[in-house]
Amino acid sequence: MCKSPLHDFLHGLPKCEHHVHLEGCMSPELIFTLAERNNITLPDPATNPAYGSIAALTARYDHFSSLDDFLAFYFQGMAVLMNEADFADLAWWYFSKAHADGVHHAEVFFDPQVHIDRGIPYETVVNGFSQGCKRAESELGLSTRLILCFVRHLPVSSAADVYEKFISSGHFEAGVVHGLGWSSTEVGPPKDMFRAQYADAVQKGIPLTAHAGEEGDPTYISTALELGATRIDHGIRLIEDPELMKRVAREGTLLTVCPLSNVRLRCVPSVEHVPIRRFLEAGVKFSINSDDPAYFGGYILDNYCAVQEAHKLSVLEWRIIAENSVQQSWIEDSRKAELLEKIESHKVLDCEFNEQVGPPRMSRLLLSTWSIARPPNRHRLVRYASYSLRKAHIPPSRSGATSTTRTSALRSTGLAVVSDRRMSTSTPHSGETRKNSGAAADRYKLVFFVPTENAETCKEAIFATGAGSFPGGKYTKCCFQTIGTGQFLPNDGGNPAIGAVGVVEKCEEARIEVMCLGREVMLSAVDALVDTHPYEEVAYEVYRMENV
Ligand SMILES: Nc1ncnc2[nH]cnc12
Ligand SMILES: [Zn+2]
Repeated sequence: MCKSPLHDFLHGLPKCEHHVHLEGCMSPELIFTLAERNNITLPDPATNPAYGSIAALTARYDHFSSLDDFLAFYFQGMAVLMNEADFADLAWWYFSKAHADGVHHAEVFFDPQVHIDRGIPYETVVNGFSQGCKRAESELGLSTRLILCFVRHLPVSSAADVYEKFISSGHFEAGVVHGLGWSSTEVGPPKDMFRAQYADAVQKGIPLTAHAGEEGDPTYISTALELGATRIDHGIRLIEDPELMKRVAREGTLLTVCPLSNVRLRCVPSVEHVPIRRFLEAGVKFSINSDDPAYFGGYILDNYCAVQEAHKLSVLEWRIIAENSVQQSWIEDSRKAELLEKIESHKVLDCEFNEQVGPPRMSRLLLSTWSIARPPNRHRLVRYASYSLRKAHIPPSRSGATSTTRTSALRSTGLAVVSDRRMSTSTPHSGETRKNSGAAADRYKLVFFVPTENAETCKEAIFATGAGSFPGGKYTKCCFQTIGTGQFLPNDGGNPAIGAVGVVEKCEEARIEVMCLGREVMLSAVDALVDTHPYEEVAYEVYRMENV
């Protein structure tokens, strides 16, 4: 157990795992047990002393020198799996452990080519793993997804064969195997070696991911994206290409980051060097995962804890990571809604912790990362409420607060005004919204969306009202800006500045966030925004902030 005061919170936080190789869950104990049960001869300890005992093998895992050094052990370890039951038991073992770590949804990789190569039929592998998935769904309430991985150390023809088996089995349509990935040796084989298979899979609507940017430079990531991957496994070297990083943030591509793996495989010297903060600040979505937990010294909760100890994230940052993990999972919307609800009801107050997060860090997070998840407004409001509660320093003795206590505490935060004039003309920019915004408070956050070409005009008009200035005037014209895609459908009676009635319009917009000190400044800033904004209906939101 880690020493972080957030340990219990992290344990209970509903998690999704997107990057675990089922064959990477084979502990040394299991390798030795199955080798004996299935009459498999392990390497001779005379030539490879690591196989002298369980302890020797475990100790060897502390000294991987590279991805390929690890892969040799990983492929050897999986060679003791022979029967459907072996595969089913292995999957069940992983899901039980993941469940105990607070995982509610797991997307798991498997490497059929490697098993086929040693004479195990494709069906044996899939049937076994899929039995484990079904059992986890019925006995543990997990949702699961099996992802078939092509491996880069075998010839493309081997991937083509397994792809053919996968397609002809109907496993995708039947929901047995849900997507494809690629893994194994990164640097060396052609970056685009699965071009043909990925092109065909794109046509068929099969979700695609790819291991890239683990040891390899960012061009491995851009190649995977070019071939149709909508998710990147690892991806930590993305930070070496700022333009690509912007694209990944803009497109909402999920990185499935595996911190303990990165350290064990010497991709980074320590978890502090996994670019968690860089990703948060750039608005890059990521989930935290275990990769090959039996080889890398920890399952998913160990990875969450290692990140916490190294990066000291706030509760809000963790909630956002958890929400992004749900949003980017390959599951139906109804399951996403269930999982988001679970995250929402995992209340900070239910955990005894005492970690303080200062306002500058909070603002940075809200400004850079909040917009990624974009849950429905209701989620958004509750999230701010949790934060306000925390900032109210409610002592641990109130951790068992009744729901009434909580509700009134929430109410006392006098939360946000949310108005979206582009979407709903029933919340006009005038008296009503303003009057209803509660008792006076002196800091507000104005968030608005504007076509990028009009952003500077709106900003200047807003700054002229005093918004974006800190007390004393040492800092003025402060704001934060992210670029995204706005969308709207002008209907009859609409007079759109861009686009035409009856046609869905998508355009590049900036989301701009400005702090307003004082209610009058906020109201003037809203007036200035509406006056200078090109749209007939302006999308903006105003949040009252806690003064801390
Ligand atoms: N970390 C990793 N990178 C690439 N391929 C893998 N297969 C299993 N673990 C892997
Ligand atoms: Zn992996």
